[in-house]
Amino acid sequence: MTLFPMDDGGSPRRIANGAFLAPGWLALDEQAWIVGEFRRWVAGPVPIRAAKVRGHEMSVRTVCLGWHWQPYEYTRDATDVNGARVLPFPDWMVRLGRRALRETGHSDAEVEAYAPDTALVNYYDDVARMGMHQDKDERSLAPVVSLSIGDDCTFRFGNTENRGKPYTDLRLCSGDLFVFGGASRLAYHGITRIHPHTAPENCGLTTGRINITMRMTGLTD
Ligand SMILES: O=C(O)CCC(=O)C(=O)O
Ligand SMILES: [Fe+2]
Repeated sequence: MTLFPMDDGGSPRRIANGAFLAPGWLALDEQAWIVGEFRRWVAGPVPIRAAKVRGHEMSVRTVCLGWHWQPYEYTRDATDVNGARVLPFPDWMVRLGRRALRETGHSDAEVEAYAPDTALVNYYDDVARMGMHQDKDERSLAPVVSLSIGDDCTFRFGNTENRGKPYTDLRLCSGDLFVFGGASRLAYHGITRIHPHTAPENCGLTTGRINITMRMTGLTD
């Protein structure tokens, strides 16, 4: 048993009911290893792309694992890109997701029941943003586990009613873990800006930001 699992990055902070931030949760070598995997994911069979929302390309580019997300549904095949099936959801990510829940104070039952089956992997360049939205295309209300690598961003974490106030602006840095479930699972959230040139050396990325959100779709084939 690890008595002090957060030794490297400090204790997780409770941001709202069901929402937790664990700074520096991923070690630098873990971050760099994940960036290496990211380079493989973007190589296909489904290339990274900017999803189109009502005819407009998002500024963020996304590649998916397990299930492919397109506004506003999950499919196995990337029918809005090239029709290919997305890469499988890796086992190591299931384990990482469970570790994330365990280390943010979730119960053994919640940890054991957590079986993420999709990841949206976003790449933000210096000027990319993400507007306030809810993650609500999943049928399961299991927590979303979010990992950040590369440049810092300002993450706006809001309320479950609307895109406006009250919200909390947080700086997410390379290696940070953010988990939102329970009463916060359907909170609006977004990325208001990227802070260029803030990525730590040796995190694997020299420019931009990667964010991985793993989720449980609640879908079966
Ligand atoms: O980049 C982030 O930290 C958030 C990404 C996000 O909200 C999403 O992919 O739905
Ligand atoms: Fe989201």
